[in-house]
Amino acid sequence: MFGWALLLVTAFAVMAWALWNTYAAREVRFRHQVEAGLNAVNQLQISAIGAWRAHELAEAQMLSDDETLATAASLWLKQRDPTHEALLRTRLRSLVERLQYSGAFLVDPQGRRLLGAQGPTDGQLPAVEAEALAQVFAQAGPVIVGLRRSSSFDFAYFSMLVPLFDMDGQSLAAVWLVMDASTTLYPLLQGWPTTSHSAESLLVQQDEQGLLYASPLRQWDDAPLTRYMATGHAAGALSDQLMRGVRGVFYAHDYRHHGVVATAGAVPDSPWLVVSKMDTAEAFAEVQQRNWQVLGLGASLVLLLSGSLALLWLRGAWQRERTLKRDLQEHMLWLDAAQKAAAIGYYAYDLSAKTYRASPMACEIFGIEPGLTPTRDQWLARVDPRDRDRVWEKNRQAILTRQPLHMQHRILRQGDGQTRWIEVLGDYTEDQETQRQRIVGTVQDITERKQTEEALERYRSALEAQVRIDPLTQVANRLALDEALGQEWERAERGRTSLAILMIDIDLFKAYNDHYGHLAGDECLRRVALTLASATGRAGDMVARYGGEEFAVLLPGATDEQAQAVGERLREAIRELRMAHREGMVDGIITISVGAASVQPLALAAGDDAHTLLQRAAELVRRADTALYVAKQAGRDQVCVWQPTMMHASPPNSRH
Ligand SMILES: Nc1nc2c(ncn2[C@@H]2O[C@H](COP(=O)(O)OP(=O)(O)OP(=O)(O)O)[C@@H](O)[C@H]2O)c(=O)[nH]1
Repeated sequence: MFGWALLLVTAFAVMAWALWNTYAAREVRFRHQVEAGLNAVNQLQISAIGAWRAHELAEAQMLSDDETLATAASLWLKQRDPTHEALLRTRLRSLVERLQYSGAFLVDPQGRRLLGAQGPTDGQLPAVEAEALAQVFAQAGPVIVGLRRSSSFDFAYFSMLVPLFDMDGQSLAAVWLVMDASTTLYPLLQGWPTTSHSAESLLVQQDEQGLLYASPLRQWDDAPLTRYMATGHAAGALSDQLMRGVRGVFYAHDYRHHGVVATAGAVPDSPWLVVSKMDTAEAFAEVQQRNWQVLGLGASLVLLLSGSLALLWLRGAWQRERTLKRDLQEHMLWLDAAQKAAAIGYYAYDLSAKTYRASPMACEIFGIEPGLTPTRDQWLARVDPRDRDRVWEKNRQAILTRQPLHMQHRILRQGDGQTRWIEVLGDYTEDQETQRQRIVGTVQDITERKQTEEALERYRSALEAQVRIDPLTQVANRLALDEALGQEWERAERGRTSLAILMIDIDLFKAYNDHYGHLAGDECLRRVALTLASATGRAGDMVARYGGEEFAVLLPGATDEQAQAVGERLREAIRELRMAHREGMVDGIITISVGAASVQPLALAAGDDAHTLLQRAAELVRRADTALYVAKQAGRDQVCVWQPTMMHASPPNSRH
């Protein structure tokens, strides 16, 4: 995408550069056209004014050379007669009427006004004209004075002084001709070959006081007038530039503070400048318009460029988004598949809304419709009533302590009503921005795992039991007896009760085996064991096969007397079986001999600290075994209770 963007930017840059160059060249050309046009108008007006001046001066010179006029003036000045006065007045009137002067007067060389078209007059020439009078006689030719305004006339004017000489060439008098500028000079400035609204020409005259506008100004109401230009106002002001001697084409601000393009040129043999000007806004309106067009085009180019770049970026972003979406969909599929395979769903519990959001797998585990947001109560309603209080308490604790949640419980699956085991894990989270508090975690159906665990537990218990049961007789074996003896000994110590044990041996069993065979011997052992177990009966009593044809019966809480009584009962029970034993000593039936011993474990322990518990328990068995030995010695089929006197009567192969 970066390559495309670079290509686009380069293409647009080249286009913009070409466009700008074309536009700049056209602008320069147009500027030259405007300036050349303005210059041409200025030159035309200057030459028109120059021609007009020359014409006026030539007319005046002819008047100066008019001998008839000079003679009449000479005679009237000497005689002051009416004839010559009438002649002179007619001539002055004809000057006013024919040559359209506003006034014509005869003045003497000292500047006194002597005669007008209406008759004799008096008064002095205005100061400026009086000053110019000396020059007029000195150069013996007419002079144009001013363009100005004075109290003498109510219009802007300029005047011509025309010298008259007598026959001897002596200064005789002068004719003062006054011309209204608005009817003579100004029309020459007003002819413009364009329809421009802002184009105008000014006659400007420089004197000691500064620059004087000497032409009507469009924007000012009191035109025609003469007015000194304000100078020094602003850099680039038109008057400042003229004062500094700028001529030709230049750009400035005029008296209205408008930007203007101007050209200034001097009228030959005069103090006058002609300034032609035009508002730049109007002159370059077309260029300005083109400026806007170029700007608009530039802006369009920029917009197009940014639009293209944005499109490129959007395309990239769209592609990235599409890839992300595809990846996300794939990951969701994988996640769903993983959830299904592991039977794990996830959930989020919103603490403030008290609602659950669950993944499809979590919904499936609970048997609820996907997409629903069950409330806490609806969620709890799915929990097996047996576990509901525990689940509620665990949840409450997790929220209170913000500790991770971990529990296993049963649910009643909606739909099929099955009881399922689930494992719930959860962590407390709080969104930093929204302050939203949630418990987010997983829920897994562990029913099968639980069933397997339970089966294993049963199997383990069975095995455990198996290890402690004698396989032939199905009563407890020696291991189970030893464990029970240890436990009961402790209990007796704690409860300060007594404990008794019976050691039982089948009489002359070897002979039985020899006579009836080993298998019959096994059957005999089974029947004896079953009978002993049935006859003991009291909870806590334990019948165990001690080894070979010997059995032991543990009697918790029994004293010597009680042990003897139980022993007797057992002996009777075996006799009542009436199992034939041809080689038996008594009645030809199976009988047993019983040795009994009981003890108060505390009493036994006192003064015997050196012995361990097991050693002390073994002592009890040993005593019972001794009593059994005594019973055998005494003729068998009897019960003997251990007495201290038996201390030295130990059986030949003591097993303890
Ligand atoms: N059939 C069978 N016989 C066993 C089993 N265990 C031990 N015996 C036998 O039991 C007999 C025990 O004999 P002895 O200990 O000599 O004593 P007795 O013959 O019973 O004579 P007294 O004990 O003195 O009355 C032996 O012959 C053993 O082989 C068993 O599991 N099955």
